[in-house]
Amino acid sequence: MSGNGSKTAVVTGVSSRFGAAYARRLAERGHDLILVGRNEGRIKSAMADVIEHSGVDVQILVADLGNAAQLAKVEERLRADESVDMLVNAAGAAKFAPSPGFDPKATDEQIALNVTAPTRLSVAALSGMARRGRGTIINVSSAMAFWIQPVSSVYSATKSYVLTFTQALQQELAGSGVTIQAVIPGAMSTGFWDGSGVELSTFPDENVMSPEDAVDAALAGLDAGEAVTIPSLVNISDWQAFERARDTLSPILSRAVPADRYVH
Ligand SMILES: NC(=O)C1=CN([C@@H]2O[C@H](COP(=O)(O)OP(=O)(O)OC[C@H]3O[C@@H](n4cnc5c(N)ncnc54)[C@H](OP(=O)(O)O)[C@@H]3O)[C@@H](O)[C@H]2O)C=CC1
Ligand SMILES: CC(=O)[C@H](N)C(=O)O
Repeated sequence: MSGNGSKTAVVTGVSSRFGAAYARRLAERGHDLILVGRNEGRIKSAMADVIEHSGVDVQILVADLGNAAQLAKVEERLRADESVDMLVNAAGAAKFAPSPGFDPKATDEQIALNVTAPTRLSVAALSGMARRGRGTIINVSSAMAFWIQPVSSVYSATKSYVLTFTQALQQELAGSGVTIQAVIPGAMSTGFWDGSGVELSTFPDENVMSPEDAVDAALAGLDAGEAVTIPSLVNISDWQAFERARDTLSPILSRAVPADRYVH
């Protein structure tokens, strides 16, 4: 915890191939690791190669990010540990269902994990990073922030939140030395789909990326200085057109009088 030149990445969701691929790549880049998850055994199993052979320092912080007290424990570590120079908010989950079938507890859990946790962890990490004038936060959104489906209301909304929150932080921290990236993966072959209410097999193979490829693309985007990286998107001009459309719309959404079509 000395901050004496060491660099440490805190990564959530590492018991999945996606979060594990992030942690593995960051270890290869020389980061010590703090791996966050609910189950130490699952983390050790997913990260055995890194723990045993990478040579970097690996610590495991057991926490259910949907539990307020346990989330606070991770926040406290992020605030206290001066060596933390990267946070990857990869943990996330979906329950796909039409809204009348929502289980209130499962809905709350999804919002807590996908929205509250990355928000609180980002803010906790940012205070020290901004003071030190360096650091990186990676927040994982989803193609389903855009590909809104009848069964995806809560999940799509949580992932829209992640993107909007991240883009607002990018504005706030511009020029601070802190890098903040949003990553927007499409469908990936992970355990995400098990019990989600949608089968991965419903997607054609050509629409499903390996989590390792998605992470490598996301890190290439980070290295290239992208604020938003969409591993599957062939033409970056399509994203730029979307952003331009929003920039056009934003300044015309607030006026003293209603638009003519609403005035009779
Ligand atoms: N897979 C896909 O097709 C896509 C996924 N995404 C997003 O990518 C990210 C990674 O998803 P993916 O790895 O595929 O999903 P998985 O379901 O495979 O893994 C989810 C990870 O989150 C962890 N997790 C779940 N609940 C909690 C909790 N309450 N507290 C702490 N950790 C928890 C799990 O750990 P454990 O259960 O061991 O505690 C696991 O490591 C998510 O944010 C997801 O929304 C975006 C686009 C597509
Ligand atoms: C189809 C997808 O992109 C995936 N469900 C996700 O966004 O989480």
